[in-house]
Amino acid sequence: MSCESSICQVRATVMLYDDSSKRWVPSGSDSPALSRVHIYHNPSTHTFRVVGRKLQADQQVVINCPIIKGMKYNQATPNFHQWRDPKQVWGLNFSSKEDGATFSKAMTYALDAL
Ligand SMILES: CC(=O)N[C@@H](Cc1ccccc1Cl)C(=O)N1CCC[C@]12C=C[C@@H]1CC[C@@H](C(=O)N[C@@H]3C(=O)N4[C@@H](C=C[C@H]3C)CC[C@H]4C(=O)O)N1C2=O
Repeated sequence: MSCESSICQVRATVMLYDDSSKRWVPSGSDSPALSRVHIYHNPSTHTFRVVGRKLQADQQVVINCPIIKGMKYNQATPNFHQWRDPKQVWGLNFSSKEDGATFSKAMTYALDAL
């Protein structure tokens, strides 16, 4: 990734809301597993995105989602935050409230900077 810098990294289970079954499903293959989730800033394009990779060996990318100006970020609980992108709803189930607070600060920073 060209000159992108990470402005935060937390641990969370990345989930997607399945509208048909009305259930949250873990993003990526296998069972819900913790991922390391970053917010990357690209200063040359002045963009931010959420990127998450599984902590386990395969480091599967389970989220790669641009942060869109005006996006509504919903902190449903201290450990579970969610937002809509054009196609789907993302949910982050943080490993701790502190990680949730860290991520929320960085997301708020990004949304304010766009
Ligand atoms: C206007 C709008 O878009 N509103 C969205 C929310 C929103 C508002 C504003 C801006 C953006 C967005 Cl995204 C909405 O309400 N959405 C988005 C899709 C899903 C949902 C719709 C209905 C269900 C009812 C229950 C609730 C839910 O999922 N709660 C969680 C939950 O049931 N779980 C997750 C954890 C904790 C809980 C908090 C972990 C796994 C599971 C579980 O605990 O087992 N819902 C939603 O959040």
